[in-house]
Amino acid sequence: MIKIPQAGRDLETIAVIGAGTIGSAISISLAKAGYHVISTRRRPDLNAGLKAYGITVTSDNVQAVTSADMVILTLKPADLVSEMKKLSQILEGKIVVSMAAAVPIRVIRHILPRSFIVRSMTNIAAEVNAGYTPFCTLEEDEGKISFVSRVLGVFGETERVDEKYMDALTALSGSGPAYILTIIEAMMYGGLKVGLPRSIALKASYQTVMGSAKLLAMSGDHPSAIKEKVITPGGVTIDGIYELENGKIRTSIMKAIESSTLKARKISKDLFPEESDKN
Ligand SMILES: NC(=O)C1=CN([C@@H]2O[C@H](COP(=O)(O)OP(=O)(O)OC[C@H]3O[C@@H](n4cnc5c(N)ncnc54)[C@H](O)[C@@H]3O)[C@@H](O)[C@H]2O)C=CC1
Ligand SMILES: O=C(O)[C@@H]1CCC=N1
Repeated sequence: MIKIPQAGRDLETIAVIGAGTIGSAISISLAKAGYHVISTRRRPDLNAGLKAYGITVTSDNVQAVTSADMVILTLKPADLVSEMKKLSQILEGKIVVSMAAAVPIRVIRHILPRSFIVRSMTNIAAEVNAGYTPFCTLEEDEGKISFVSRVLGVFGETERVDEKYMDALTALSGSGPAYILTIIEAMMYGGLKVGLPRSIALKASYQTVMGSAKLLAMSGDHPSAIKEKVITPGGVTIDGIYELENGKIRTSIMKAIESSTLKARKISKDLFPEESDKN
């Protein structure tokens, strides 16, 4: 019987197994939201910073899982299977959320047949509650799904999707901050090139990206419709747009997301050839 905590979140314990980059980001976010967080990694001394948020940091996965209401796995795809095998008995009856790229639910379910399995993909903005965290599960249980949504909702927007979209979402929103930050960096360099002080160039760049995204989200308009409003006929913006089109920026970004999606599929195929044979 899987336990669904009914009490306040301060009584709920979340174990984050593999607190490297993303595991640390979500551990901090959960701790700030009032959850009791136990995070593990091979070398806890390398992540002592988490303790400042009241997070227990240990290398003992068994201890972390035993007391957890939900277990979030933020291990690399290749490490996930061996660790799940080791922990399979104590994961029985637990809600297990895998954040690993490219690992299908069927693989996890095969190893953990008596756990409630969720596959999810957050992004680094989860640390400041501004991520996008799609998840999928093959199980139907309103209570557990609502608990999962509540916890993943701490990371920002969340929604349930079909598993067939997960590799594409890994490439788009999981990897996405790396693409957007490359663009922000390029904007900042543009500012430096035309003589802006570094701090002003950086702030002007990220604030412009945040503002554009907020306007898009709040207006519900298509990006092109807002873009058209910025381009004053015969004005300044159109010359910049001309250069972007010349540099094939849209093709580059589309190709980046396509390549990243194909890489997720390749990782999956290399690690789990028997699964890809079934598709
Ligand atoms: N970096 C990101 O922005 C995102 C990463 N992910 C996924 O999260 C996973 C981890 O990615 P990163 O955080 O970037 O990698 P990472 O290498 O920074 O983190 C992995 C951590 O797992 C720890 N680890 C390895 N074996 C362990 C074990 N047996 N027990 C406890 N800890 C163990 C390592 O010490 C390391 O700290 C990957 O599957 C990736 O696809 C998902 C969303 C976003
Ligand atoms: O680069 C990666 O494989 C992971 C998945 C999404 C973000 N980082």
